[in-house]
Amino acid sequence: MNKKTVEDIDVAGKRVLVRCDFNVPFDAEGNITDPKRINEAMKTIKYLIDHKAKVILCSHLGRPKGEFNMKYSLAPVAEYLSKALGQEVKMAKDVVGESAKSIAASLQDGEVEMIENVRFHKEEEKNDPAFAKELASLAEIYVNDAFGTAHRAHASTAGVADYLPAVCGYLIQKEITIMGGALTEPKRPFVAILGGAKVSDKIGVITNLLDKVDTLIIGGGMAYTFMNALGYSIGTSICEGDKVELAKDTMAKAKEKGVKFLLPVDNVVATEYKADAENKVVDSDQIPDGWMGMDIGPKTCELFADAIKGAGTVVWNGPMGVSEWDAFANGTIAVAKAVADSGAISIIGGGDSAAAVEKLGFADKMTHISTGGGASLEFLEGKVLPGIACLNDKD
Ligand SMILES: Nc1ncnc2c1ncn2[C@@H]1O[C@H](COP(=O)(O)OP(=O)(O)O)[C@@H](O)[C@H]1O
Ligand SMILES: O=C(OP(=O)(O)O)[C@H](O)COP(=O)(O)O
Repeated sequence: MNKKTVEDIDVAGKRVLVRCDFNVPFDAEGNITDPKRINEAMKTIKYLIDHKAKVILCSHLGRPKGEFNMKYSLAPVAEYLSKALGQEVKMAKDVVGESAKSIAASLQDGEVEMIENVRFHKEEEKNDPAFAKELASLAEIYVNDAFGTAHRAHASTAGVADYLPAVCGYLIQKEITIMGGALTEPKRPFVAILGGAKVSDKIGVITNLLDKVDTLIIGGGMAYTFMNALGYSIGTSICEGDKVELAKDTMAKAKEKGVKFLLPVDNVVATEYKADAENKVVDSDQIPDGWMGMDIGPKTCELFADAIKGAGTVVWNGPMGVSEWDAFANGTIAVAKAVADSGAISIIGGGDSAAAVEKLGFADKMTHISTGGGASLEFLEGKVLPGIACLNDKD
């Protein structure tokens, strides 16, 4: 990666504004249920503390629609960080107001402030230059480490870089190096596994990866649009009618490029979209009317596992079925197991597939689980991420 990092700039004694993605999930009692994104930001924060920077952390949390709403306050994240760092993280009451400014001005070397949720101002998502300038005025250096939000061109993720020296943190560096490496110099065979609900969400990734992979595996709800394109009856399975032609074109392109293209050969079908719906296994050309595909079947699990077995690199995004429900999670479990056992460089996109891998206990066996759902998808589509493009290039 040719972007400057925290190690390329002298931070000692300087006020450093660090954009993190602290958009973490909470339970009903307000407890953080998955602190992965906070933990992944620690390396950069600790580096800055150790190198005597005055650290000003900022992030969004949820979608508060440009208004102060304490339901989306970052105070619980500051509390979590204070414990994790073993030092106080001084929580400001506002974003660019008196509280944020006076704490920033009083910071000693190695101290840490957290300003409030940047999305409490509607100017944030509009990437308003005046707001970006005001944010920038809190600090002398800008560090972006918010990979999960790097696909957003907002004031705190991109605009602020117009006013300060701008470098990336360790998390962005890690995400880009690992995912970028897989795309540009994959250890072969390179196998991509795509699942999840919709073709329309993943078609950009499919198209970009068709030029790079040796094998493309399609499972999950979106497989039924492809099966429909092959002329199979798919019962009441989810299908995007306006993407059937695109699915045909994609399969033709795969053939042209010599990419092995695998679809489910059997499926767990159910009578309705319910956790405890009556279900059975049928071949892909035998889906009865009134039944919907909810998971890949056992023959498909074997077929996919076989293709994954000898892989050098695996990129996986999207579950193989409705994996939130136990009765339809077997395909996702089988694929997670196959990826874990493959010994391949394994990269899991964020979102539901990352959640499934963590829940199933395979996280330790994967090379990399991205902290960004939307951001990792856009990166795999080959798109330029504004939160990275805005950073200073290495000399
Ligand atoms: N056969 C299916 N029918 C309906 N929904 C499905 C099916 N397979 C997977 N899904 C749904 O797809 C969703 C995940 O898709 P997506 O958001 O694209 O994944 P990711 O977040 O990993 O990118 C889950 O809610 C899952 O229940
Ligand atoms: O959680 C996030 O995205 P993700 O669910 O796609 O990983 C990021 O924090 C971005 O949030 P946003 O989609 O409200 O801009």
